[in-house]
Amino acid sequence: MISVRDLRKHYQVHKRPPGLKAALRSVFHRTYTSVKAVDGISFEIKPGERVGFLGPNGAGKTTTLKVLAGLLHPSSGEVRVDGHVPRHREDAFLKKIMLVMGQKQQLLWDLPPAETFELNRAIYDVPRAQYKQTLDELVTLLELEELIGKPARQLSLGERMKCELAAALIHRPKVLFLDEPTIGLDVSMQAIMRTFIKSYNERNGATLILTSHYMDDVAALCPRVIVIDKGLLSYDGGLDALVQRVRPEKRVVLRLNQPVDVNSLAPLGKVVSHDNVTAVLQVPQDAVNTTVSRALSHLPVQDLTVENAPLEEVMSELFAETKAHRGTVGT
Ligand SMILES: Nc1ncnc2c1ncn2[C@@H]1O[C@H](COP(=O)(O)OP(=O)(O)OP(=O)(O)O)[C@@H](O)[C@H]1O
Repeated sequence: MISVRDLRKHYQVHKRPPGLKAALRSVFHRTYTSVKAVDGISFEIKPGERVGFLGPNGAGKTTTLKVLAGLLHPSSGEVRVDGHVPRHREDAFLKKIMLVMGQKQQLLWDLPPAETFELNRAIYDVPRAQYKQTLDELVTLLELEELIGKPARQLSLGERMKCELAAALIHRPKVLFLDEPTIGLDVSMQAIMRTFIKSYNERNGATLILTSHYMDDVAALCPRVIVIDKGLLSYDGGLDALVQRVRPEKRVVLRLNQPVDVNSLAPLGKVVSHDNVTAVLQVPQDAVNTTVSRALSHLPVQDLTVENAPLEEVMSELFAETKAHRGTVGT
């Protein structure tokens, strides 16, 4: 469905020296530097896959999504989306894809979302009957009934994002590029968006690439992740396998009936955090059983769970690792 081979996107940036004299001189003698936003990445995505595209700020994620959506021309490399070369922006391609950017809006500010939906119907040439069916479905699933008649500018951020997503899906794209779709939303609205995105993927077999700095989005939506850093691919594979590789230790979370001294926790594992009611221990995988049975027999444990390290920690460790030695962590 999506094939990317040795993609590079280098931006030419005008270098403006400091100082008035130098700035004036630069009007006539411009010097440029090259920003290697994407510097040779390759991957394949199958139809219906949900893939998280991760990396620290400035890694090249948005640039890649824009290339895939045909908004930017690659400097070199080959890109195909369902057989199309995105930069040609053929009608058939545009009808299949959608790029949703959490920080940009496509709803017309002074008009109710219902009118943007109608406009998109006309732009994408969606047959009336299909439009009505899609719209009814979106209105029900995203609970838009009360919202679509109000001017977009009167909607809250979360309400607007729901309508943005609906507007993006009027033509039922087969490929969705979601760039930070839950940015700035409260936790319950983030969960609503995630559930909806997943059900859209499952109902329509749509292929989905998502960037997000919220690891809950990634954990809920993306069995596979592609990690890039400074324009280079540093991991492509299962999310679980990534966690296993970067942080093979487990967390044993103890809820306590009464406070315990840190000295009685230390022999059971590395104490990550500890207060009057909770203690979190980090232990190697093969020591989990021993730690659990010792905790249950020696401590006033009310409840106990075994978890992976939080994804945020796994990611920051991976980014730090990549920075330290630009090696490969997997693929
Ligand atoms: N139009 C542009 N001109 C020059 N440089 C750019 C342009 N757009 C992006 N860049 C640079 O390219 C690099 C990659 O940017 P990009 O927006 O793709 O990163 P990102 O991974 O999406 O980051 P974030 O998580 O912060 O959104 C950055 O160094 C950025 O400053």
